[in-house]
Parts: sequence; structure tokens; C-alpha cells
Amino acid sequence: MNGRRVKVTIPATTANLGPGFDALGMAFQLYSVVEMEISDHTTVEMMGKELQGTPTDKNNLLYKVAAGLFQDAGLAIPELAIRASSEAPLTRGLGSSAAAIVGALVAANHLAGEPFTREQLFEKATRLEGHPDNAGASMFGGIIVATMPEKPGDPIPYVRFSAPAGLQTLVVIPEFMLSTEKARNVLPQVYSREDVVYNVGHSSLLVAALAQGRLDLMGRAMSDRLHQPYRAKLVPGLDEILDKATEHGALGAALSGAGPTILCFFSSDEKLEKLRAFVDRVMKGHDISYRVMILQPDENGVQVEIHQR
Ligand SMILES: Nc1ncnc2c1ncn2[C@@H]1O[C@H](COP(=O)(O)OP(=O)(O)OP(=O)(O)O)[C@@H](O)[C@H]1O
Ligand SMILES: N[C@@H](CCO)C(=O)O
Repeated sequence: MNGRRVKVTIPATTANLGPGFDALGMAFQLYSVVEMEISDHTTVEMMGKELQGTPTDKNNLLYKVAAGLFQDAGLAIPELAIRASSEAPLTRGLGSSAAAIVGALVAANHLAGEPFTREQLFEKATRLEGHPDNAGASMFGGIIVATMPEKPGDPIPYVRFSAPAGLQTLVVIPEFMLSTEKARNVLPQVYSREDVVYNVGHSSLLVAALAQGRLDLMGRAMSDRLHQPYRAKLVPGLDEILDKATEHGALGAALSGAGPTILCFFSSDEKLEKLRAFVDRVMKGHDISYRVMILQPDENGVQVEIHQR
């Protein structure tokens, strides 16, 4: 088992896409890298500004997830040398925790001699994240539709398909952190039948529109009543962007995952200038720092390189 360094590249992701709360995910060409090898003693090196402040000892999420995999496989937990970097910011709604979990599971699985299949790793990642949307998109790339299993340990039912040709995403990333936990705590425990039916209809329409490349339907289909209305108070600018983005060149707009990142889909570079000017106008009105990125869909999911020492 020793002498092998595993390098895993994992795409950042967005979850929900509006109405598909905890069920829809999509991967972006914005990557984290996790390198892992068995060592004499554990070292955890977090590289780059995005990972600043994450633990550099056995409390790091990457180590804990890897250790859990060895334990699940019935193996002794080894000391590990771990290095990681991330192009995506943490705690902003771009799936950093799912990327870390998927990266650690896939890397540790290789070091352990591949006791688990990709499907089993997806089930473990979903269990650790609590929902399959970001984890599925990080694992398989493209667009993922998935639900929680009937009982723990069962395989996750999912369908993966490619993002429609020409779909591009503008993301507005506010410079403040919003943990998934905090953004879930503002959601109600109970919803009206009207709101549930509204989301079933819109989420179903969105999946069909994405699968058939009906970009013309996305603005209508991306409307949500289950989480965005409650999270809007945590995310300055969200209401206005959701309301008006389609009048300024977007195909549709949504809160990315649990936020605070806001995403706008668009399909032509001509529309980008207008859309960019619109989001700048909205965000400047709220006096918070933010950055804008244009992201392309990732179709590959997690990628593994094995380096023999
Ligand atoms: N590479 C990493 N190494 C260690 N911990 C990480 C790493 N990436 C993410 N994390 C942990 O995940 C936490 C962020 O998880 P959280 O679910 O709040 O946000 P997110 O995954 O970025 O957003 P969302 O789930 O809404 O898309 C960080 O605070 C950190 O504890
Ligand atoms: N579906 C999750 C994604 C964040 O991890 C949520 O919106 O809370």
C-alpha cells in the first residue's frame, strides 16, 4: 500500500438550481485538488488563500473523512500526508465541503486498495453531506438529479446528464461566509401544499428543460418557494437579482446552494455585458464586497492520478 501518492481533482458545484432543493446539482470547471499518501506521521498542508484557516492537523475534514473510510473498510487507520488547494472559496455555496469529502473519499479509497465502488463512495459522501446534490455533481460531473436513499446504506438513486450546449454561468460571490448550517436553520419545518406543489412542478419542468436543451424555459422553471424566499434576508441583492435578471440577459437565476453566491445562467457573450452591468448595479447598491466569475460546466467529475514513488 505504501509508496503511492494519489492526486485527486474535484469540480466545484452548485446545488438546487432554484426549485430542486437537495435534489439537483451541477459541476463547474473550478477545481480543488487533494493529494494524499501513507506516511510515518500525519501532516496536513492547506495551500493558497481559499483554505487559510482550515485545520492543519487530524481535525481537518480531509483527514477525518479519509480515516473514516479506512475504518469502514476494516483496515487500520494509517498516518497520512495530505496536501490540498482550492480555486473555489469555502462556505459560499459552491460545494466546497462536498468537494473536500468526495476528494478525501476517492483518494483514501485508492490508498486502501479500492474496497469501495464509485457508487458506494457517492453514498458515503451523501451521508456525510446530508444531501446528494453537491456530492453527486462533484463525483460525476455534469448535471445530477438524485434523492436520498430509502434507508441508510442503500445506493443513491441518481441520473446524470450533460449540461445543455452553450450554457454558461455568471456567479456573484459575496465576500462573506454563510455556512450551510446557518442557511438551513432559517427554513421552515412545514410547508403548505400549495408551495410544495409549486416546487414539484417547477423542479420537474427545470429538469426536463435542461435535459432537452430548452433554455427558453429556464427563467420560468427556476422559480422556488422552498428555500430562496427564506434565505433572501441573509443574502443582500438576492431578491432583486432573482426578480430582474432575465430582463437583463440571464436565462434564469438562483441562489447557489445555501448561498451567499448567486448564479445567473446565460448562453451568449452578447448578453454577458448587460448582465454584468446589472449585477454590478445591484451589488454596489448593497455596499458589500463581491467578485464575479464566469464558469463553464464540468463534464468529468472527480479525476484521479496515481504517482508511484
Ligand atoms: N479542503 C478543505 N479542507 C478542510 N475543510 C474544508 C475544505 N473544504 C471545505 N471544508 C470545510 O467545509 C466548510 C464549508 O462547508 P459549507 O457546507 O458550510 O459550505 P460550502 O460547501 O462551501 O457551500 P454549499 O454547501 O452551500 O455549496 C468549511 O468551513 C470547512 O470547514
Ligand atoms: N441543498 C443544500 C446545498 C448546500 O449544501 C442546501 O441548499 O442547503
